[in-house]
Amino acid sequence: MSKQLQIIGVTSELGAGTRGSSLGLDAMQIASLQYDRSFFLRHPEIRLETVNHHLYQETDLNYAKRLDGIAEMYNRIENVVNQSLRDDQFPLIVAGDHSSAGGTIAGIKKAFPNKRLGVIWVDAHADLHSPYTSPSGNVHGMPLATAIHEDNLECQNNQPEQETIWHWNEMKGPNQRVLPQDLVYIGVRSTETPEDVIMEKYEIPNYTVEEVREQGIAAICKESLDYLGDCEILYLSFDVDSMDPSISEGTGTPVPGGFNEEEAREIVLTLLKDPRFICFEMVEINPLLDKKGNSMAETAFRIFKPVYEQIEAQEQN
Ligand SMILES: NC(=[NH2+])NCCC[C@H](N)C(=O)O
Repeated sequence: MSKQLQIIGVTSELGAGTRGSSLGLDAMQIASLQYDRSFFLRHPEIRLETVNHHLYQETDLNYAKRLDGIAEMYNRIENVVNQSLRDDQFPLIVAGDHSSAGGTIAGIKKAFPNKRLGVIWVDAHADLHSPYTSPSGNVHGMPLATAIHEDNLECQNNQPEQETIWHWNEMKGPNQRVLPQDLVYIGVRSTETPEDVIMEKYEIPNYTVEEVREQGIAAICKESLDYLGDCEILYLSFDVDSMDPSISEGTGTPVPGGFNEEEAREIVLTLLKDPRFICFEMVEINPLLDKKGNSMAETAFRIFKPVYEQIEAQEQN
């Protein structure tokens, strides 16, 4: 069955602790001029309206900053992803900060409430905090906790405000959208104890950069996809900070010891050959933090374009 591909721009950055990731899609579009000038003419994106004006005000929610605005974005993302999937499209999301992915997962489950959803998260971070455990209050560290419906109260460090708890519960929704055993990490190398506790408790696999290099990308991808063998549909979330800061520091929370560009591209392309994938997301490109011109967005485009073209070719077959 062939699907139309739809690029969705979520230029929201409320979940990050530094400013500028809302400019990531624009920076990628500027990068495209060097490599394929008419790419975004041939594949125009739809852009969600954002609420980034929340940044003009101080946030009074300390343990999940600007959660009111982020909850609003979650709803918008959920609705657009749901609609795209119901229209038989393949959504490719380019988002600012990674909190968006919680909304994406909500949208996928809205479209396919009865299908078992597996998630592969290529990232330097586990993004499993809740407002009760977050060390920073930055909501881009929390999207997977909403997806697996996890407050992690046994590791509670914070006393979130009532308003935070209200929005948080709305964002989690009534049910788990992803089972913790249906989650695989690739490249995670910066976590805090509350996240380690959840990863150990549910034995969530994390293929480190070293393991990927030792065992080879094909083997790791196969193992990840086999592990998710009971899942009927899959979602791939790609944070550019899974790559090494030597590529570029144009991302909010760079962590040394990441993948190089070729490895990242091969991982993503190898995984996406599995026809169970119905959605792809790329996040955290921040041109304001880039010390090498527009290098991060250029790298991101050199990954995004082949991803788009591979999915398009697969859908035509
Ligand atoms: N999507 C990201 N870049 N997440 C970074 C999270 C960093 C840290 N674990 C925190 O919660 O603050």
